[in-house]
Amino acid sequence: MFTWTSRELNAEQSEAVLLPGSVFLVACPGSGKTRALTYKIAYELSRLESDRQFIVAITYTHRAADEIQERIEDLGVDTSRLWIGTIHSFCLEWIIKPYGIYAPELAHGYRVIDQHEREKLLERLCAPYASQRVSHYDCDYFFTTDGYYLGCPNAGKHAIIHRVLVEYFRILAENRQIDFELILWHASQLIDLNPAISVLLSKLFALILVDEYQDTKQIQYSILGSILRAGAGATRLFMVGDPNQAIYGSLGGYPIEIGELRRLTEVRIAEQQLSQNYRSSSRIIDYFGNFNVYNTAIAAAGDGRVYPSLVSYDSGVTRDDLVHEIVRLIRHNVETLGIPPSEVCVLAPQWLHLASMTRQLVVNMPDYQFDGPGMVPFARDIENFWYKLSRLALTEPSPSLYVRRLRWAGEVISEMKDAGIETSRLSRKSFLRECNAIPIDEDNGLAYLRRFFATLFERLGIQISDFAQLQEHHQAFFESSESRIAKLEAEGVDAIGDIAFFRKVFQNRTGITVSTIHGVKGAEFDVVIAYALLEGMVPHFNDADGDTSAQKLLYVVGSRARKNLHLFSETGRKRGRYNVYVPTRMLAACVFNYDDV
Ligand SMILES: Nc1ncnc2c1ncn2[C@@H]1O[C@H](COP(=O)(O)OP(=O)(O)OP(=O)(O)O)[C@@H](O)[C@H]1O
Repeated sequence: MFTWTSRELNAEQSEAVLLPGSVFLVACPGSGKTRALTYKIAYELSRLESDRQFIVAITYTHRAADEIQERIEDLGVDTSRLWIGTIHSFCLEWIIKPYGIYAPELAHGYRVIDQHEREKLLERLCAPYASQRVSHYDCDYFFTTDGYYLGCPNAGKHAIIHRVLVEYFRILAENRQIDFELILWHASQLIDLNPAISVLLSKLFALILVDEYQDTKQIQYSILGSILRAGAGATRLFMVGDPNQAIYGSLGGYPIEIGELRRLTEVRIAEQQLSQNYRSSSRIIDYFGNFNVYNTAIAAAGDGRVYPSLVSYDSGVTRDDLVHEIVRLIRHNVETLGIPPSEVCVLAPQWLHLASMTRQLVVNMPDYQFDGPGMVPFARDIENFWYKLSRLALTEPSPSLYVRRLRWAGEVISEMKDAGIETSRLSRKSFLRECNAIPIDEDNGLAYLRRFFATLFERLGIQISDFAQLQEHHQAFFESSESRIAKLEAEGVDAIGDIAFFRKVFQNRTGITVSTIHGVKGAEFDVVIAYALLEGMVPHFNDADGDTSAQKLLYVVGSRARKNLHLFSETGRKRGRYNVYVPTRMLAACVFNYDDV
């Protein structure tokens, strides 16, 4: 049986892991919820009695799934009975692929389109409404079990947006395509109309774990609820998250309350807390505690709790001077305080500001490297076959990546099989060997990938054009990547098409991270510098409950920092023709003894 010491898990974490029934775990930032989740999976895998049952873990991102799976493997636990991935992958793998034949819209095949293709189509459909100022940005929507809802708070635009979406859904159906929201909708419909699916799944799943529950949507809770209800206690739930960090409200995410969860699942659920923060100094914790909406318990427990943190806030700097201030702070932290550049993170609420800031930082600090995790130059639709293969094309063989690449090779082979290719003579290892043996001298990222794919298939003796699905994915992958690069170039990001940029996507961070606030979910840095903390951006003008939403964003920003935190509400950013943005109200109202740096 899998065990651990008190050095690995504290008493709160151990208790939550050992509880035999279902658990709802509310965890403060930096309290090791990922660690608790990882150990829970390892513990339950080691106790699994039937070899026909699975442990299912739902994570917010694919990267989180990879990391957790690897940590469990490092703990020496067999993961063959573990399924781990995002809710969308879960719905595809366990509901849509096996039961899609029962949905007329899916029965004849379908292709999942990525965010970028969705945006492109909506952009086209919105074009006739430019004079009414409706753009694809207004067209965010999400499904609940009742149908779709619009994200746009401006009711005056709703009639047009509905018209655009009707056309959007029609075009998708005609082309047998589904987007990410439709994955959830179809899965939910299939489960609703065919109760046997939930019964079957509940027999297969001993335990369902959910990470970051605070950003889960009603339709997702409902899908999981159906399976748990069908299991009548035989399938257990382990749900972890932090309601204070719920920052996807405009897309329908919300932190469910324990009472609602119990009603929905009809199972007994124990409520537990993690309150020891191992990440930040006491001063940082005191600071972000000002934005604690749910009054959750939080105590400094890490070795760095006594660190003499700097917490600064500048609402006087002008927009033009901002970059110099940020450069000064980066240099102070790195060159005076000795913090490694890879431990510095620069945050802003929107990509729009980050592209130009990154450019300016690169010019002002040629001696530093910058990593923009959001600047992915190729289509990252995880359901696209060629994306899956690009992960092998863009990573080098190395001992540290071996397990991960072997898993990726397995996924690619299984997709090839699904597409109708004879794969019996291919093993994961032989496939990796084929990939590793391809020499290509090419600087342009997309040209590199095209040649890599063509060479590999030639070596395998497979004609891509013989397989309609692969062909369609191939076209979608390259079209989408080309327009993504064109868009980033138009925003002024240089060299985005170079192979080096492509490879960076899969490398560990080495330079200073530049990211949106939403993009650093779950991450931690010694130093966090955030700007554009302005009403209308933080909170976003689309956010329904503005002040609460701002508090949660500020809570996320503050709680990423271990040591130092620097905040800016710069002046002089134009809002419309006559106005300027003003500081985020909740930040301006916060009384704190800030440091002069
Ligand atoms: N029992 C423990 N003892 C010492 N350090 C721990 C313990 N549990 C977790 N940590 C450390 O605390 C840090 C935060 O952990 P983790 O990233 O899992 O937190 P989290 O709860 O997911 O945070 P957030 O919700 O803010 O993203 C990590 O560096 C982790 O190694």
